[in-house]
Amino acid sequence: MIEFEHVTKTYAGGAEAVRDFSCVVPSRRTVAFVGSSGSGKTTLLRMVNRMVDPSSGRVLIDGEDVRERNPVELRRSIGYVLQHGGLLPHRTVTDNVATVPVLTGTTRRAARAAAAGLLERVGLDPALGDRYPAQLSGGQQQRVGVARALASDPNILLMDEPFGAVDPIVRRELQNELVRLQSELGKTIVFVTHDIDEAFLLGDEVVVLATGGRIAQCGTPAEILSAPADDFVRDFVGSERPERRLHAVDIDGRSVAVDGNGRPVGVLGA
Ligand SMILES: Nc1ncnc2c1ncn2[C@@H]1O[C@H](COP(=O)(O)OP(=O)(O)OP(=O)(O)O)[C@@H](O)[C@H]1O
Repeated sequence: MIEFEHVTKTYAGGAEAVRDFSCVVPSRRTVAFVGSSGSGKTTLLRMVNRMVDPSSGRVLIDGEDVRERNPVELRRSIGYVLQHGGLLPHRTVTDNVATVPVLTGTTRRAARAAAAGLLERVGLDPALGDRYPAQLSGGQQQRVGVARALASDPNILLMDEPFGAVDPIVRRELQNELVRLQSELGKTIVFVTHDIDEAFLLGDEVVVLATGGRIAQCGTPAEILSAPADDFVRDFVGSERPERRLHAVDIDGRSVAVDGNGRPVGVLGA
């Protein structure tokens, strides 16, 4: 479980990126932070692995203040996936995936063997392991980024616009893969995006952020869609768009919220 407790971040120069933000990310759940550019999403994400320390407030992982943790060890224990993969260009795919396990004491041979399994797990042919990142498509590079983040078997995955730089079709594939992976792995995921559809698809809970890291609304996709907190959220989620028209259908005795395209967005009740 990750807890943000009244965190504020003012950068040098006076820019207040986040103000008094509190939120709980339950274990084994995906929470999506969604908001427009500059709403503080990346700042919040980086507080978890101490790439940014809050100016005030605390971030706790399983009850422990991250500031008590050595930043390097903390970062190695948390998976981190970035928009552009962040792969090391002069290392093969296998070596990219094996880097952190080797740094934390796994033998090179064991780490490379595990890397092959991880590539398969994210839907890649392990034969791609001998290539360099530039020899892969954007979507394949992002999959390698996910495999690398999973390599140390972290409980927590931080994902910062991981699918932001790929075309819409590949993006959809990667989103579906992540849903599948998460159902198998049950990680605690913080997922940052500016795409509300992606947030609704992937998030068990969604935090809609306004400027300055202010929470405009936090809830399940169904809660936000069916009862947007204010005009800002209504505009942001596009509640007025016809394809968003929510209705409830009965599936096996459960009331499920379905959008205008017939896509389930959440369970409303038994
Ligand atoms: N290192 C920094 N120094 C000064 N200001 C910063 C720094 N990093 C971020 N900011 C400012 O803090 C605010 C929030 O930035 P942040 O990157 O967290 O937002 P974001 O929601 O992730 O945006 P985007 O979607 O564009 O990545 C912005 O106004 C940004 O200019």
